[in-house]
This record gives sequence, C-alpha cells and structure tokens, in this order.
Amino acid sequence: CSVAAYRLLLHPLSNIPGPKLAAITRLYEFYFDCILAGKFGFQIEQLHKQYGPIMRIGPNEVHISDPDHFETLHNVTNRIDKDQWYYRFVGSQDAGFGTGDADLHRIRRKAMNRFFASSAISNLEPSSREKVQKMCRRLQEMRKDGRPVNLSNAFRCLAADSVTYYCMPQGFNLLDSIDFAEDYNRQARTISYIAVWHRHIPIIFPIFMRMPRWFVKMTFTEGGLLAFDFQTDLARQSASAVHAENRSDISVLDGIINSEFLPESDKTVGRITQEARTLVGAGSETTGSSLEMIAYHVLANPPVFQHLRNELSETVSKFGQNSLTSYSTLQHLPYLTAVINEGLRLSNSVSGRLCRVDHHNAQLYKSYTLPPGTVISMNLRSSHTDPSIFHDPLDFKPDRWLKDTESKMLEKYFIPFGRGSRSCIGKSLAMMNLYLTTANLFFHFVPQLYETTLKDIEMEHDFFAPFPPHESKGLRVILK
Ligand code: HEM
Repeated sequence: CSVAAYRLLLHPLSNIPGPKLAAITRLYEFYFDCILAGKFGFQIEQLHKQYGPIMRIGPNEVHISDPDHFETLHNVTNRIDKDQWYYRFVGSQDAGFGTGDADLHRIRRKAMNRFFASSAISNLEPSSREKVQKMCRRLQEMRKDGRPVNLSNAFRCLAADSVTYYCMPQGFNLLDSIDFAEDYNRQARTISYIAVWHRHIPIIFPIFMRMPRWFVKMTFTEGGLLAFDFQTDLARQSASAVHAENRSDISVLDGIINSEFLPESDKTVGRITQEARTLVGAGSETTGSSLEMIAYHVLANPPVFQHLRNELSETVSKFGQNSLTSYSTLQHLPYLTAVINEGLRLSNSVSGRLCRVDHHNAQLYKSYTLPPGTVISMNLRSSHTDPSIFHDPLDFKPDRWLKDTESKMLEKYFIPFGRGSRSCIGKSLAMMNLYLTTANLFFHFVPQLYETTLKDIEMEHDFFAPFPPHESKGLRVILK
C-alpha cells in the first residue's frame, strides 16, 4: 500500500496523466500483453485519446504520441540508453540490439557496421538476386498446379534465407522446403509470444531452453517444439563459430568473433548466440511482413497493380530484362518506390514501443520535466497513422509519395527503420530485398487474392512484431 501511495502521490511522475493502475504496477501491462496476448500497444493508443499526447503507462515510464518529438528523442547526438527491462524480452540483453548502455552499444555496433554499410550490401546483390529468382522459379512451378500459394510464408523464407546466408555460418535454405516452411513461420509467432512473457518473468526463456526436447514435445504445441529446435540450432551454429580453428570472415557472426573492437568477454558462446538470435529475428519477420503488406495492397487495388506493371514493363522495354534484377535501376522507379514506402508505412513491422532512458539528464516534453532515469517510449505507428500528416492514413495510397513537396514533408515523419544511433542496421539489405522481390513478383506474375482479406494480415497481436489473428492462413493467392 505504501509503495502504491508513493507511486501515485509522491513519485516525480505523479503529475503526468494516465491510468492510476498503470502508475502503480507493471501488472497492468502484464495483463494486456501476456494474458490478452499482445494488446498493450492497442490499449496505449486508446488511452492517448483520453489523456493526450503524454501519459504515464508504468510506475517509471511515460509514453509520448507526438510525431514531432520522435527526432528530438531519437537522434545520433543523444547519448540515450535503451531500457533494459523492456528489451530483455528476446533474452538478448547482451546483443547489439538489446544492449542498454549507449557507449557499450556503440562498440558492439562498430563490430558489425562494415557488414551493413551500403558498399558491403552492394556486393551482396548477386546473392539477393539469386534468392528472389529462386522464389520466382518455385512460384512458376506452383502456378502450373493452379493451387493457392501462401505468399506470407514465401516472403518470410526469402527474408530468412537472405539474412541467415549473410549473418550465419550456414544459411537456412527455407526456400527449398516444399510448403515454404509453414513450420518455421509458426515458430516465429510462438517465440515472440514467449518473449513477451519473458519480459515480465525473466526466467522463462532460460527454463524453456534448458528443457529436454522430449519434454517440450510432450507439453508444448508444435510451434513451441519448432521454436525450441530453431533456437537450439542457432546456439549450435554460434558455438561452432566461436570454437572454430580456422574461422573465415565471411558471415557477420564470424566477423563479430574476429573483430578487433570487441574484448574477449564479448566473444563468448552465450553472447554470440544472442547476436545470432536477434540478427535472424530482426531480419526475417520484418522484411517478410513488409512484403506481405505491400503485396496485399497491390493486389487489392487493381489500378495500383496496373500502374506498377506499366512502370515495370516500360523499364524492361527501355533497359532490357536484366533491369528487373538491378537494384540501382529499380531504386529510381518512382511508382515502385511509392508502393514500397506505402507498404512500409502501413506494415509497421516493428510494432512495439521503443523504450529509451536518459540516465544522466532530465528530458523535456512541453511543460513537463522528465527526471533522469525516466523511461520514455514512443512507437512508429502513431507517426505513420497520424491523419494530420498522412491523409486517410489507413488507406494504401502510393500517389501521396509522388508529389514532390508533399513527399519531402512526409519523409520527415516516415520512420519504419527508426532514427538515430539505434536505428536499423539492416536497412540497406532490407530495402534491396523489398525492391528486387516486389519488382519481380509483379512483373512475372498476375496473382489473384485467394480467400484473403485485410484481416488476415493486419496486426491483431503486438509481440514487438505484428501478428494477425491466430486463425489467419496468411496471404494466399492463385498465380496466373
Ligand atoms: C523491412 C525490414 C526492417 C524493418 C522495418 C526494420 C526496422 C527496425 C527498427 C525500427 C529498428 C529499431 C528498433 C529499436 O529501436 O528497438 C531496428 C533495429 C535493428 N534491425 Fe531492423 N528492420 C528491418 C530489417 C532488418 C534486417 C534485414 C536486419 C539484418 C540483419 C535488421 C537488423 C536490425 C538490428 C541488428 C537492429 C538493432 C540495431 C541497434 O540497436 O544497433 N533489420 N530495425
């Protein structure tokens, strides 16, 4: 009772509006995220309508919904940390992604930077091209059968193969699996839900990983068993990379282990497994769900599909068929770019709030002073769906990116990869895959939606990444 009274009446954040229960206890968040399965983000959205742009959503956390404030908080000069409590959800607080301390993060990120610089990603273009062509070959075979094809799974296989081929000593080769790795995609959902629980009860992940496989098989769903096998494989690959006698410098993971910037204490099997887990997790679901959103809206809007196809056909007649596999050509196609931007805006592939904390200085928001140590969170969705910036924000309208002056203004608020020192390291790789895949899919195929509505791909559960309703079968099409 005294803790509750202190938090409500005497705590430095007691003047910030918000639900009283959330100010008293984290159990408020626990209820929405764990019991209701990924609903806290939706609740925050509702609460902002009642309490305004800043509100207290935890004993020591405020959430701000104000697109103009995003860059103030997330910029390269701000020496601001990630909140350790929040980011422990993936069990990877020592990976670059989950590292709290800004200075330590800088060193860990430096060990990976050279792999994700634009020049390194250009060298990766033949490999990305080869994967997109492989996916298209598989789709061509399936077209002959006339049966529905699950594009949600196909896109996630492509993204996972791309990121594991580059980051891990051995790629996953999911594009070779008969059903586009239905299993792999199911496990991503399970592991993300476990991760949300782990945030509140941080022994869940280690207990899960220490269980004997037969026990997991007996007690968990099939998705749980697949998640277990997948995590075990990541740990096995990381261990063999750390212990390898003749290590190459080809994969990102090998590069991290060889890095001169990192102390030996950062090269343990445990930490390298954490890097592997977050790189693969951050790289596959995000690119997969962005492609899914792009493809759904293009197919659900025939004039958009026609406009895109015309642009691609003109490009092929002007520069030849190879232009479809040239990233530098595709990047300059205005309509393709507009379609991809609009898909990234609506997919919000990182749906969870981004929690930051300044341990050294007070932060200001309007008339409020947030003392050092306050967790300040914001999400990407509130910028991307603000009707005063993006008119008819829930509609897929590539044309909004075609008007020069409007598009310049929109770019300021377009933040699918975050901003500042903690922004996405894999942006260039992701963009290359989005361009190559979208162009080739819509040039070579005329897919028709099959028993798929927006409900099948829209976020119903926010596990940091967005997931549709459990019963959704994903984006399915008949290929013509
Ligand atoms: C469309 C695809 C993608 C989107 C929308 C996306 C978005 C984001 C966002 C918003 C963040 C910031 C998260 C935070 O502040 O907590 C982030 C971080 C990160 N992303 Fe991505 N991402 C994508 C693809 C990728 C790919 C392909 C990789 C490659 C492996 C990757 C690796 C990472 C890593 C390692 C971080 C942590 C960066 C750090 O803290 O230094 N992402 N991403």
